[in-house]
Amino acid sequence: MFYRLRNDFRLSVISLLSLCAFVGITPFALYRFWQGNMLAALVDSLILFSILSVLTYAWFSGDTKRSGFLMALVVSAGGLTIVNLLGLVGLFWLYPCFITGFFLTSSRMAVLINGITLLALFVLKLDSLSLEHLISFATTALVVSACAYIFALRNESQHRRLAHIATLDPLTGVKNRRAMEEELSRAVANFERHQLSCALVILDLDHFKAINDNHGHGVGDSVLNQCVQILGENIRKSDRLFRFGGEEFVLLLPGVDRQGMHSVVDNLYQVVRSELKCPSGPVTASYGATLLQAGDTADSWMERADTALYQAKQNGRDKVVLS
Ligand SMILES: Nc1nc2c(ncn2[C@@H]2O[C@H](COP(=O)(O)OP(=O)(O)OP(=O)(O)O)[C@@H](O)[C@H]2O)c(=O)[nH]1
Repeated sequence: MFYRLRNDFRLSVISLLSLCAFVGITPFALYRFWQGNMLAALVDSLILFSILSVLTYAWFSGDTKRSGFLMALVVSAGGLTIVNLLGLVGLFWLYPCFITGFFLTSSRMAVLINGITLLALFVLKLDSLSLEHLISFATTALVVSACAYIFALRNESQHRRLAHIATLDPLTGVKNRRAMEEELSRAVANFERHQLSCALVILDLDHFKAINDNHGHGVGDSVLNQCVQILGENIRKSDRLFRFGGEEFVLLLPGVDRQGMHSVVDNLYQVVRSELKCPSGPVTASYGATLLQAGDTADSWMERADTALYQAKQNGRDKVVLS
C-alpha cells in the first residue's frame, strides 16, 4: 500500500483528498442529520459518497488517470455546492478546488474544468453574490489558474524529459536495458496478437577487457561509441538497438524471418569486423541470434539468444550462432 502511494503521485493526492474530505465532512453530515437539516445532510453525504467511490475505483482499478479526472469533477461540484450553501464566504473554497484540479488531472483538463466551474457560477447567478463579487472572483481565480497551469505544464515537460532520459544509455545514447525489457514484452505481445515475427540478436565485443587494460577506459568508451555508430548505420529504421550492459548490445529486428535474420546478422558481422578498430587493430564481436517462437516469454526468448551467444564465445569468439 505504501509502495503504491509513494510511486503513484495521483493516487496519493486522491487518497489524501479523500481522507481530508472524510475527516472534514463526516462530522458536518452527522450533525446536520441530528439537527434534522436533511437537505444539507444529504448534500454532504452525496459529496462523501462520490469521493469515496472514486477512491475505491482508483485503488481497485489502478486507473488513476480516469479517477483523477472524476475526482477533479467531484471537487469542483463540491466547491460549487459550498458556494451555494455559504454564499460569498464559500467562494474562498473554490481557490483550493481550482488548484487541486492541476494535481488530479492533466493541465488542459484542469483548465477546462475550472472554466466550466466559473461559467456555472455566472449562469447560476446566485442571489447572495453580486456581479462585482463574481467579476472580482473570476479575475483572481483566472490568475490563480494561469499560475497553476504554467507550473503544471513545466512539471509535465520535466517529467517527460526525465522519463526519456531514464531509458537512455548515457555513454552511447542508445536505449538502455530498461527500455529493452519493455520492447521485448511488446514484441512478444505483437507476436501473440498479430503473429508479427521478430528476431533478437545479442552482440558481445570480444576481449573488451584487454582494450581497456591496454589502452585505457577512454579508448574502450570510444570503441563502444564506434560500435553503436556502425550498427546504427547498418540496421533499418524499424530495428531497435539497446545497450544491454558493458560491451553487450541487443538488436530487435521486427518483421524478419529466419532467412532475413541470417542475412542481417551476417552483414553486421562483416561490417563490424572490417570497420570497428582500436589502436592495436580490429575489434571483433560474437553474436547469438534467435527468432521469437510460439509460447515464448520475453525471458525464454532472451535466454535462447544468450545461450547462442555463449556458444559463439565457446567456439572461439568472432562467431555467429543462430539458435
Ligand atoms: N570503457 C568501458 N569499459 C566498460 C564499460 N562497461 C563495462 N566495461 C568493461 O568491459 C569489460 C568486460 O569484460 P569481460 O566481461 O571480461 O568481457 P571481455 O573481455 O570482452 O571477454 P569476452 O566477452 O569473453 O570476449 C570489463 O573490463 C568492464 O570493466 C564502459 O562503459 N566503458
